[in-house]
Amino acid sequence: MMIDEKSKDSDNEKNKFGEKFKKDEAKNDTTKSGSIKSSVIKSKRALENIVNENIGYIKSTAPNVHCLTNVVTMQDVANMLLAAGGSAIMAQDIKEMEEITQITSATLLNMGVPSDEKIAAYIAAGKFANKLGHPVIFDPVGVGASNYRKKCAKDILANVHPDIIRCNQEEAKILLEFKNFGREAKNLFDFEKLNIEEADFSTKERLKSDFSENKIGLSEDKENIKIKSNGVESSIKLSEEEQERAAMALAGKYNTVAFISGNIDIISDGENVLKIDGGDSRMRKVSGTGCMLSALCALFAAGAYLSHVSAAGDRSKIQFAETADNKTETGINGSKYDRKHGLSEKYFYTAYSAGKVWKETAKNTGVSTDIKSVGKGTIGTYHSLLFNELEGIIGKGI
Ligand SMILES: Nc1ncnc2c1ncn2[C@@H]1O[C@H](COP(=O)(O)OP(=O)(O)OP(=O)(O)O)[C@@H](O)[C@H]1O
Ligand SMILES: Cc1ncsc1CCO
Repeated sequence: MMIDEKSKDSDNEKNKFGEKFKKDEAKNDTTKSGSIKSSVIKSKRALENIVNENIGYIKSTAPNVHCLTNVVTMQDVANMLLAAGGSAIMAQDIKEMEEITQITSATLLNMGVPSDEKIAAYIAAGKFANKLGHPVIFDPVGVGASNYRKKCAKDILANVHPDIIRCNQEEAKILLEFKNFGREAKNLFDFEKLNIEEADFSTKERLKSDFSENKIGLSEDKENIKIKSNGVESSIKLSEEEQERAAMALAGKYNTVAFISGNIDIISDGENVLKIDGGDSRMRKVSGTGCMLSALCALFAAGAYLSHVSAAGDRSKIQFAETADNKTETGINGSKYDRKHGLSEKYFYTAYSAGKVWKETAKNTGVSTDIKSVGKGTIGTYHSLLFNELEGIIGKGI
């Protein structure tokens, strides 16, 4: 069940998400903030329509996702993408990065089992995907587990702009602690523009004071604070409020969409926040549910990207190519990342859609595995049935 869902439509033309969504928004949204350009989505139905619209994009485009990922969960990721109506190609040698990126529509950089050669390939693929305008999804698996992983993540973030960072709570904390990365802290928030209801705990005032007191975790000296990493699973459990702040800060810092998973998933583009609760806690007992979620984020982003390109025609592709150098040059440390095609706004909703579909999949799998007799022995069945449920949800929508 959705517990708190907001969005800001900052520019009527640029930020719209299709006629259907606009109509639903108008029908259901009775709450307007002070600014004419801002609106708050309260309606569960409007968000369901967005998810179903995105599912439709996957069905009509059947995207192929370039997955640079780990050997532990590769097969699950490939099967999950097939069940969801897309497909995967997995590669890891730098020699084929450009060709494979060219024939696919999204690039997933999952850092689960890193090596120097692989990270070099990740950077080559990510840079080329940025250049083509394909969405790039970064999953910094286990980044807190070793200094080597931190270096790998920094190398990737210094060279590649991820459109979505999907991570668990510990991983988010580590990325927030990187020094001299992302935008300058002072550019993180334009508090006056935040579109947040007073009734919500995320008031502008509170964020302002947290920010000035540096509770958000971006002060320069914080990189030395050590948390005892749990490896690929999160060792920390943030409060909902902390998780929300971390998502906003992470998105702001890396000029991206941040998706921080947990018993509640929180997605932010730095200004707006969407949350998804529910699912099933057994997701934690299946290795790779986070890897699969990141791949699903890539699939949904690819569907929206392909629909955008086909709607805009070849001219749009040319525009992507023309702006590509600008994108790559400014990279993640620049604040000039080109958002003018409106795709970054779409990726906020595609990330939400992926998370929502995955939570629904988890919940339905729980129901179909006879919850009353669930003991430790049933986890294998739960794992294998995830794909059935996902296929069903993609088939009929949510
Ligand atoms: N306690 C929970 N209750 C319900 N769902 C959960 C819970 N914890 C995690 N999830 C779900 O499990 C999935 C993976 O999230 P998690 O935070 O465990 O990612 P991760 O650590 O990157 O996973 P992995 O390393 O196993 O691939 C998400 O869909 C998330 O919503
Ligand atoms: C267990 C494990 N180790 C590296 S990647 C991975 C899969 C879950 O992220």
